[in-house]
Amino acid sequence: MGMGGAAQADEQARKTAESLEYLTGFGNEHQSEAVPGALPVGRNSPQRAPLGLYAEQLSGSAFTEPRTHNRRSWLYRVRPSAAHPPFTRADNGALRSAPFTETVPDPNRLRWNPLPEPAPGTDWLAGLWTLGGNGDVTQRTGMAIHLYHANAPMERVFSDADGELLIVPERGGLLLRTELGLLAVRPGEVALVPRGVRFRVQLLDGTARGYVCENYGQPFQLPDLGPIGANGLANPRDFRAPVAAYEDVEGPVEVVNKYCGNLWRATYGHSPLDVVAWHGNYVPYVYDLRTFNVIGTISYDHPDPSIFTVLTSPTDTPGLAGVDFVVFAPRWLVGEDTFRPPYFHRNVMSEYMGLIEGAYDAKAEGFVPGGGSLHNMMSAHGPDRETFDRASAAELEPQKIDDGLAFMFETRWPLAATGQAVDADHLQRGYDEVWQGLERHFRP
Ligand SMILES: O=C(O)Cc1cc(O)ccc1O
Ligand SMILES: [Fe+2]
Repeated sequence: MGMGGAAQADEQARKTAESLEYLTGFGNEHQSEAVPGALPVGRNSPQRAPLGLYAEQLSGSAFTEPRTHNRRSWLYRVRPSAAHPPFTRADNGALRSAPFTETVPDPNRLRWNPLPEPAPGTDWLAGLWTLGGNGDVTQRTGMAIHLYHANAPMERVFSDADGELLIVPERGGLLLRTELGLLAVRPGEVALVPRGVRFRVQLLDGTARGYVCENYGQPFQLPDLGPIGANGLANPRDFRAPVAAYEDVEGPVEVVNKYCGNLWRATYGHSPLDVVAWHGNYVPYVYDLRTFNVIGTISYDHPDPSIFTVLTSPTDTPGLAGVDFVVFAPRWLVGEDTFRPPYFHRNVMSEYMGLIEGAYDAKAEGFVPGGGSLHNMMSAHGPDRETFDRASAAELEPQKIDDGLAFMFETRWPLAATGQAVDADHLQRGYDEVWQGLERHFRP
């Protein structure tokens, strides 16, 4: 596709994104049909599915998992997914997968600037660049951190058998055309695409940049609220799922499948985004981080950032997340006699942080939108010197933090960076210096 064609595709994607309808609610049993009568009534698998469609179940959990964790959707499609030619290996590009063995986990604090400009014609999939991760794709444990920088619409279709994708745009909106329908996701919003769901990404603003957490483990769920009560943090009704929409395309379509760490490709004779109706609870979502109900202290001390958890991927050990997705959203700080920014700390969990816009209250400079920091297991970090000095002397009036949107992928296992991440020109050299000059104030 020439540049004119790409611009036209963006324009068409923008128009489509403006008028999307959604279903609401996280974890609900949703149902939707793009053509009236396409959804069977009273059974999942009638002898002949309506309108000549094929019925197919997509299982995101084992058949036998407890009902609270059981996720599946029934898809009614023009052709069954089974109707495809053999996959052959494709170039992995800058995508890497667990186990991450190119480097050893590093106790040093690391920080990156944003990804450089991609070559012209880089679609979202080609624009993915892996920073690091942990776990093992074949064990379905752990996670990978990717960044993307793209400037062309995807014509091919992608699915990730290795994990669920949490997409965090930082610059430029995306239109996700998924098997279950269309989602628009803009900076400040996040999208969640379940493992194995096929989709392609069009660009709403010509170029796009952002972050992806590829979660190999249990699907993200809303955290329990404990004493917070029945409401708060990310409210289930703010998650939006698509309505059914299908492509009726006969002709060659390239389909790329990420499978146990490698990309595989096949040329289908039709678009596999051909689901005319569906029902179930295994669905993609979009969520606006600005709707997060932020809870914090109204007395003293800086609470732990677990109160900012949007979504959590639990492991077999209660309380130990494979990955938590945490957002630092606009909020009031009112703590009395309190050092208000994030405290100095060492954490058994490993923390990757990114910035969607503005600034972050623990770092006066150097942590920039599109960049990221990695504070691995037990590595000492916290406010930089400038932030420490300012916050120690600040007048403690109620203060609104509304100039930034930062997030964290926090995981129970140490993260190993990829070779390309530690060799990158955009790795900041000398990050340690932000904690230099924290002077001795001890006066016994
Ligand atoms: O390191 C960070 O900035 C993330 C973080 C924020 C916070 O408010 C408390 C602890 C923590 O790890
Ligand atoms: Fe931290």
